Amino acid sequence: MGNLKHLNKYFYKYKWKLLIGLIITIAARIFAIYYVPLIGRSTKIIEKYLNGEVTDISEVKHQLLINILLIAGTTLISAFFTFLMRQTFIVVSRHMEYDLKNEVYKHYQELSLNFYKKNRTGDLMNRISDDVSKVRMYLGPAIMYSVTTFTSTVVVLIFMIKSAPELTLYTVIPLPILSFAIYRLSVAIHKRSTIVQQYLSKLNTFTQESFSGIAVIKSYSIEPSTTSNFTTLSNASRDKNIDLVKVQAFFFPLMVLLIGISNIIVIYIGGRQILSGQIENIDVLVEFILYVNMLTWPVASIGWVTSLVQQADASQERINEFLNVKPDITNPKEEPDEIKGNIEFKNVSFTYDDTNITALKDVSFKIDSGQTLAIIGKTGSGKSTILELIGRLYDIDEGEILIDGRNIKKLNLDSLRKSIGYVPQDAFLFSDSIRNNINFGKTEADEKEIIQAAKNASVHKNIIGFSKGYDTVLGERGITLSGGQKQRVSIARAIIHDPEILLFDDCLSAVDTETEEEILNNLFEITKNKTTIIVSHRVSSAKNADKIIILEDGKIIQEGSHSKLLSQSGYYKELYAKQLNEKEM
Ligand SMILES: Nc1ncnc2c1ncn2[C@@H]1O[C@H](COP(=O)(O)OP(=O)(O)OP(=O)(O)O)[C@@H](O)[C@H]1O
Repeated sequence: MGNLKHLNKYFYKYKWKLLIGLIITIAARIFAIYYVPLIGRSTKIIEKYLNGEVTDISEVKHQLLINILLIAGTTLISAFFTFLMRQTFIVVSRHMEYDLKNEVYKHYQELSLNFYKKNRTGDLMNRISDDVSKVRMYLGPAIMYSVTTFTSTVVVLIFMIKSAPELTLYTVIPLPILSFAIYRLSVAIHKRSTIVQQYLSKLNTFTQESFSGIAVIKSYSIEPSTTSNFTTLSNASRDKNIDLVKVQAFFFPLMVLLIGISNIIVIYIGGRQILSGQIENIDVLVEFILYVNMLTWPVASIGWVTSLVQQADASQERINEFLNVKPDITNPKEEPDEIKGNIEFKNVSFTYDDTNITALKDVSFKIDSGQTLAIIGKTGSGKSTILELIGRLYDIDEGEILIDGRNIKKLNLDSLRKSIGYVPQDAFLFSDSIRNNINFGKTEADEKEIIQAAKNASVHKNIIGFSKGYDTVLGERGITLSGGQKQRVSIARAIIHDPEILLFDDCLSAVDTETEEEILNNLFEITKNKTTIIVSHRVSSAKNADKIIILEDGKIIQEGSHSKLLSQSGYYKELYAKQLNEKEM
């Protein structure tokens, strides 16, 4: 149960509301029980009339009417308090669920990329949705039913003992058995419903993937085999659902059986006690049958609540596991730093944790603010890694990365990242309007700035070609941009906030050479007093850079200006010749 301790802070936060809930629950339970002695009293009046102890029928009617009114009144008050009870406990649990979700989400955001590499997105999503929902069952229903059970049991037992102590003892004997049986049943139901959930998410993933990849499925004409895979999965899911229903079907019969046993005990033992004169009147039996029925649900809920708490504990353990992960990359200081953009790598080596691949080996270079560096090299040679290290998406193992002469680990992380405009290799756009995708980099940007950024990225003409222009929605519900358009929207997003450092990771690969030329010309103006690094496979993107470095297998094998590199034999010269040939063909 230790894992749930994490939630105590939320109980503390909502302590006054919970206290009010507690008082309301006690009131609701006390009013709920009052109808039992009133029914007992009514039975007694009728019994007396039948015995001839009371002969005036109008007096009997009058007494019965008063009892009926009292029963209606107390039941209404109890119903009102029960309504308030749910309003307090369940509403508070929803607030706590919201707080916990925000806490988990905020923590996820602080964690570094390494964490996301090690854990699957589906798992992250499950913990923030399914697991938090299970924890809410502890925060809300479990707490509410515990309080109800406790107050109901205490109140009912007081009334029972007051009226017939020995009979009380016999009557409550089956109740712990009921509680235990419901607990075992709830555990079995939970196990099976977890399996049902797993199958459901398998089915969801399968259908989602097949609809997303419908073009591939159709072009390979594999609809029959996908349908048969779906049927197999769907049959398995149906069988698991039937397994669950079988166990669930025991729930109410079990409750009815145990209530029945308690009622039989009341009638048998109570009846004998009446005959032996131990109990004076029949109204006690009537009251006891009602008490037993009132106790059944609270007692059954002990078992149910125990299983809820166990599930919540297991879920909270999974949530805590991630909440306890410390971000590898943290902000070293609060005060912001001014960043000019001089970048220096000093003997930098870097190995990715998860793959153990040493992506950079003893890399050193320097680039001053306002200059452009181009990085060229074969695929997998470490080009993207250099850009990721500048943004501190990973921290290095050996060497030093300096910005304006200061180690980047000592710079304010927020200032560092805000000073960078990064265009990743796979342009990622959100399912939102084009406008919001561009001003993502500067939320307060006005229309003019957005259009200017789009013009500089040579995508403005494409955007105004769409019927909704900048309001065109992208993604699943909207339009799909071509690879080149995506890259250019992503460039507009990076340049709009006018950063000191611009990092372009092979982001012109999907545009034709003419558009590449146009963008490079525009960028030439924008990047005049900025530090720019362009990663590319094309000499055309690199030739105007102040400096070019050639990477191979994580090492710099050549460096210099375009003309210098062309004057020596090596990778760059060969690449140039090859690409020149391709252009001429
Ligand atoms: N996030 C990662 N986790 C583990 N290994 C990685 C990761 N990113 C890259 N690598 C590995 O590091 C090496 C360098 O990759 P990097 O992406 O820097 O190369 P690149 O030169 O940019 O390649 P490309 O031109 O194909 O984009 C590769 O062997 C790659 O498999």
